[in-house]
Amino acid sequence: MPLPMNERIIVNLKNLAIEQMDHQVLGGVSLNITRGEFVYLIGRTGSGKSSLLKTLYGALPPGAGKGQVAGFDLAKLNRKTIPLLRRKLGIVFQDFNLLSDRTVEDNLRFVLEATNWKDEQKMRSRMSDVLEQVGLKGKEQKRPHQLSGGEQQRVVIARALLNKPELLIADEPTGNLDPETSDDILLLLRRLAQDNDTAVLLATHDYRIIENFPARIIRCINGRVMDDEGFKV
Ligand SMILES: Nc1ncnc2c1ncn2[C@@H]1O[C@H](COP(=O)(O)OP(=O)(O)OP(=O)(O)O)[C@@H](O)[C@H]1O
Repeated sequence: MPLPMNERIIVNLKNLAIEQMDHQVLGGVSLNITRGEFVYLIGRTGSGKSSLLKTLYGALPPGAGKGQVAGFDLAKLNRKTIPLLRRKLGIVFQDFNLLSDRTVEDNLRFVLEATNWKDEQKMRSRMSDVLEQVGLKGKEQKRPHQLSGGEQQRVVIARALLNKPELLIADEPTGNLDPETSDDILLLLRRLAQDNDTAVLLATHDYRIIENFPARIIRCINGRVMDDEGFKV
């Protein structure tokens, strides 16, 4: 049964300030993102994209205003609740951040063990599911250096999917990839958003992928966040 609309809202910011070391990077940010929605976050270097994303995953405390992500109040996050919030999120960066001395399977296992999975059977089945979703079945025993850049990014996406995130946050996920591989990754993320009802918030400088895969766009500009039509969100 579909969730009622208010339960589908995964990011809910009201007049929130985004700060770095007491310096305001973005002010008055009001933003709603719902489950299954695909949203681009754009803006020039230094405009505040990464700071906004970091605030959403609890790596940067917010300033004044209100903000909720996956039901967690950002102003009240603490050492105990941050890991609980992170379990509802998948995070994908430009540099793949894989453990280079471990196989694909062990990179995934590392996250499952860190998030308290215990049952070997269930772990195996979940790893197999996510590798299937990203098209990497058969690569379980490869190490990162034996994979292409696109394949490594797929492992990172598979890793981000392990705990069935409600929101996938991707900071320049195609930054190190050639155009064709970037398109493949975008296609994959678009499909995952649809199939898993996961919201995707993707920060990028890559206007080519936005043209190829149009979706809602929000923009950091002059200390504000604006929507597609140029209105403050
Ligand atoms: N760790 C930090 N400490 C203090 N100030 C920071 C820190 N990280 C970023 N800033 C400042 O916050 C502002 C926004 O930076 P941010 O990294 O969010 O921008 P961005 O839009 O993600 O840029 P890019 O596209 O280059 O990644 C910049 O003025 C930057 O200098």
